[in-house]
Amino acid sequence: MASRNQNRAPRSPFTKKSSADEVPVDKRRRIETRKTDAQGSMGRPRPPLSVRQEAAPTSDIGSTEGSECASVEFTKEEVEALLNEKLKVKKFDHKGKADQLADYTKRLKLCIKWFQHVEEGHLLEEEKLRNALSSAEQKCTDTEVEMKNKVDELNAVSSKLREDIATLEKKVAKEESEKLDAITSHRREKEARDAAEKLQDSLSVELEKVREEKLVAEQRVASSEDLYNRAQEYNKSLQQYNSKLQSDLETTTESLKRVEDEKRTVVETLSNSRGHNKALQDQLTSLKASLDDALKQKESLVNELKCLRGELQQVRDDRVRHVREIQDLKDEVVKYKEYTGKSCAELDTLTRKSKAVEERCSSQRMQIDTLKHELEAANEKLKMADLSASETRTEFEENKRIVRELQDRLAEAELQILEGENLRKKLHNTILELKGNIRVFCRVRPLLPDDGNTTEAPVISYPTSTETLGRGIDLVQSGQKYPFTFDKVFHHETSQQDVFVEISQLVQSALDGYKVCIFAYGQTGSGKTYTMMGRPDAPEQKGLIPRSLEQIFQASQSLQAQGWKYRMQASMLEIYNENIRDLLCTSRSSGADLSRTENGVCGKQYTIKHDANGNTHVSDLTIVDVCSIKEISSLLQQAGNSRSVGKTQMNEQSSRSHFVFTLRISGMNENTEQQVQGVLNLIDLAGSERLSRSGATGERLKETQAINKSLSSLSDVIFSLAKKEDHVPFRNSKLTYLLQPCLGGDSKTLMVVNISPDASSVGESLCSLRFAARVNACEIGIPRRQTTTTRPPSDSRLSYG
Ligand SMILES: Nc1ncnc2c1ncn2[C@@H]1O[C@H](COP(=O)(O)OP(=O)(O)OP(=O)(O)O)[C@@H](O)[C@H]1O
Repeated sequence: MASRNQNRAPRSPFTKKSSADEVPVDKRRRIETRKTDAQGSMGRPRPPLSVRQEAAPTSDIGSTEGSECASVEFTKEEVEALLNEKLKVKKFDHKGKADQLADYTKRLKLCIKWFQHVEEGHLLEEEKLRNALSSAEQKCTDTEVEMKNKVDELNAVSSKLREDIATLEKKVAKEESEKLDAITSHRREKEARDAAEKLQDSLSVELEKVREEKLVAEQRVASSEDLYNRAQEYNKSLQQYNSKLQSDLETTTESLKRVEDEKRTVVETLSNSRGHNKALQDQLTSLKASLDDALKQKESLVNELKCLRGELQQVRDDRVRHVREIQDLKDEVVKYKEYTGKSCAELDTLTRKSKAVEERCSSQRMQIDTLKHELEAANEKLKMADLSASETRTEFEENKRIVRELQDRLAEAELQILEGENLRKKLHNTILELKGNIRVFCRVRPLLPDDGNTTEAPVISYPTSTETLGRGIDLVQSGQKYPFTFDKVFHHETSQQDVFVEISQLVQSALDGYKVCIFAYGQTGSGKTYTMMGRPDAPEQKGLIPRSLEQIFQASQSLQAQGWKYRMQASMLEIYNENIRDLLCTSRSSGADLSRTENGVCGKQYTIKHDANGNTHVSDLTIVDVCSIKEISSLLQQAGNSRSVGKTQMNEQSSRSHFVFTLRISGMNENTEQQVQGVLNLIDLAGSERLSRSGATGERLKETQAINKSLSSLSDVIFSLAKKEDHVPFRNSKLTYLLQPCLGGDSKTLMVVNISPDASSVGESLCSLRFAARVNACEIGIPRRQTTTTRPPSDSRLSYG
């Protein structure tokens, strides 16, 4: 900007208000004079003065010089009149001449002081503007950083909360499933318990029955045992009776034997007595009586014996009967025993069964107890789960509320971010507009081994004054120094990254929805292709095109968080001798396709059209949707191959043609439905060459003429746009017509003028710098609010060297 201010006409403080009132403020004018040769000592374009003097009497000027310089003003005409003033004195009137000269000198001094004063004001104002600009930039960066931090913070909080919600939801789901499991197990347990209770009841009934049966069986066993005991006792008593009877029988038999012995003795005695009968008659009678008695006794004894025998027989019968009875009883006992054994076995089984049943019952009781415990525990758990579920539910509700609140805050923050983003866009755009919608950078490449004699004095130097530091470049041709000032000057050691840093803001503008054109201009071999494409094999030597595209993709990805979705479409073409060539056309396969025709190559028309929305359409041009830098790299490779095919087959066409890379960016914000349509044009212009130097004839001459025509057409277009002329000569060249919607208005244009530092190219370098200075003098589309009092007055006219 300062470069432009430097070239602007100083403006009288008195004319500020009136000019600001009268003139439409957006109509910026620039004055540039290139009276380089004519105004000798300055050796650089000198701006014409546009001054108006307030009615201060000439005679008073000398006396009130110091104080008046601030109030006295000069118009351009007055200054010119002052400069052109001739002394009107008689030939030998030296005094008069001296007076007039003194007066003239005073007025000149006054004019110079006024000029210096105005310039100081301008410098102060420039300083202020710079400060304001840097503070605005600082503010903008701070806001950006703050917004970024806020976004990061909120993103972190929201992701954490999302995670919390997810874990809580999982917890709730888990607890609910646990609760359901507990309910089902509880139900199952209840059913099992009911079944067990039923089984227990039936078993109790059965047990009761079995007990009764057992009792009956026990009673029967007892009675059987009693019977058996009694039978045994009876048997014993029978046996005792039997043995008694036997002993009786034995004693009876013994007594019978004794009786028989006695009888024998008696018989013997009788026989003895018979003899003795007589004598014994008496004795006999007595004996007879005793015999009778004995007989009677014998008879009673026989009777007794008979009775005893009958009794014995009876006893014997009784015994047999008893034996039989015993046998029966024994059988019965055996039977009973069998029966009792059976009953015992049955009883045992029943007891075992009952024991087993009892065991089962007890185990089931235990099971029931455990189940009861479990049920209680499950109930407890259920209660706890219910409690924790309700707690979780409340927690969940609370979290939901917090999430809602956070979402609201997030939405608010997003809105703020969006507003911040819009503000950033506005500020960014304002900064760029303040810097100028058309800017020119100059880049000097290092000396190359092919550049020839390097011992000569350098033709390029960089002024070190604070005003032009980093922005000025001096070129020496035939001892004559030509100073130029641009928005930025990159010396031969500047890296690709340093250059990119300066243009990256423009790339951001393309994403923000502006149309951006970045040109590399310069003579053949001055480093245009190096600047735009760089060396693909060395990452640090990547040019502006790959770096810009990387930035676009990175920025578009980071803007996704704010709801932005981008669609990128790339096309690459070449304009050679006013013919368009599609570099992404895959159908071009043979050399015949490359032949230059009136209407282009590949037999296609490539007609350029512009629609009402300010979009350019080139019929039949290949447009590729791109999503990543990788895709772009392969397209660039493809285009590079197409260009090198053209180069070998068409007389180094690639350095004699304009290379235009176009990236159309369509952005849409899902949250706000905001839409942006940006275009980024990255152009490697054909190498400029002076006709006189080219020494070309025929095809080469035609090429050079076509290049010069399109390049001068480009600067003409920029000038016409700057002057807001009705007729802008877009159609004068295919390049300008192609870029029509991207030039002027809100669009941003940056020209990098590449300079070769070798002495043999100094003429071309001077041409390039003059061309660039011509473009640099233009400024398009600054909005009204940005006008400052340092703008040229409405009636100033642009003039170009
Ligand atoms: N800044 C630089 N640093 C190092 N080497 C450079 C630089 N600029 C240019 N060169 C080298 O200078 C040579 C010419 O550069 P380049 O091909 O980019 O010129 P050009 O202007 O594109 O030429 P043409 O118009 O013929 O296409 C190349 O070898 C390139 O590598």
